Amino acid sequence: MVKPIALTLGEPAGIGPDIAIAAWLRRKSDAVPPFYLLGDRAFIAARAKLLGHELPLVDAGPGDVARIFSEALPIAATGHPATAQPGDPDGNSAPAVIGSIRQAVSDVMAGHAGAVVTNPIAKSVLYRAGFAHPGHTEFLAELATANANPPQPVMLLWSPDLAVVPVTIHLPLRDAIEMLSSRMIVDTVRIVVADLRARFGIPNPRIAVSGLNPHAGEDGSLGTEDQTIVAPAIATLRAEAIDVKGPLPADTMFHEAARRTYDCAICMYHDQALIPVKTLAFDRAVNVTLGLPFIRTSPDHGTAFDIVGTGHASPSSLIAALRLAARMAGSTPSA
Ligand SMILES: NC(=O)C1=CN([C@@H]2O[C@H](COP(=O)(O)OP(=O)(O)OC[C@H]3O[C@@H](n4cnc5c(N)ncnc54)[C@H](O)[C@@H]3O)[C@@H](O)[C@H]2O)C=CC1
Ligand SMILES: NCC(=O)COP(=O)(O)O
Repeated sequence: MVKPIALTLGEPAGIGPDIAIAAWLRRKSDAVPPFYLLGDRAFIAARAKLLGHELPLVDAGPGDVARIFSEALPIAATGHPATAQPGDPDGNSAPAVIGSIRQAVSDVMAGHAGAVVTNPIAKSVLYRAGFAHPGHTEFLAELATANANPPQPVMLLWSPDLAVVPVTIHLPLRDAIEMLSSRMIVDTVRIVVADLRARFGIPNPRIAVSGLNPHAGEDGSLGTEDQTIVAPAIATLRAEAIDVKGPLPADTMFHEAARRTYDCAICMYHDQALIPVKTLAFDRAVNVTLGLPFIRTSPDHGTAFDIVGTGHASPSSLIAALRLAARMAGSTPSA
């Protein structure tokens, strides 16, 4: 029997509950794989009502989902009530947000769920409540290990049009440039190549690596990092027979013809990677964490506080995330 997907609550004041409800309502038309939502049933019922739906919500564990999903939205209680109002985040709901993520990871690590899909969190709200991790990506890596050496998580934004990976993730731009190293680039590309082979069925992934500076440094006259950090990493990866090219000027590597020449673009910092993919495929792109011992995907967007409870939140990216997670769960995990 196919294992269900554990879907986290996300920020309760955000659109996570709206799109989870919408995804369940589209379960037949969009072939949404069975999932259960880890959250507070009364809270979800109230959001559904605000959106104009009287939903059948059933308390359920992962083992009940296959039986229930076609008729009701399965809810797994986490024991933490959510109190935030639509569009108005409140730090008191932080335990509900974090407890949902913890329980989803526990379920997938125990083999009860096939994958974790996360709804968006508002990072600054959690930081103010004492959350010490930059985002899901880094938190999930910590939860994935019982010891002090978490795996290196890699953020992949996957879409039919473009796949991108930022080498540095949730860092102020100044710190990202400071921290960038050949070692980080090499480690990131190795994880990307292993997971593209094992989980995406691409036997020989073609990798394009961006430069850091304008024009990839213009032979050192617009910054030296492309020559001293990026190029040596590419040489190391080529010596491992990885199909990799670069450093490429980031402003010209995303046009249509260029995109056809690679399977994944490796970028040096968050916005260099996420701007092109969100521009091309905002409603289709999926955030995937590579390098973990379990599958985690997420919609590409955030909490969208401006449209919570209005019915305007599109569940497309969440549905793409659920479908991709199910597809990946059916493939052979990397060793
Ligand atoms: N995976 C995660 O947990 C992520 C969380 N965030 C968090 O989201 C919060 C807000 O971030 P923003 O930069 O404002 O980005 P956002 O993605 O929440 O919103 C940007 C714009 O896109 C619209 N939008 C977003 N998702 C939509 C959807 N499904 N349907 C229709 N319109 C949609 C919003 O209404 C808004 O106008 C931040 O606190 C950030 O930390 C952002 C990205 C990912
Ligand atoms: N901009 C992408 C993003 O913030 C997602 O981060 P994460 O919470 O999935 O680590």
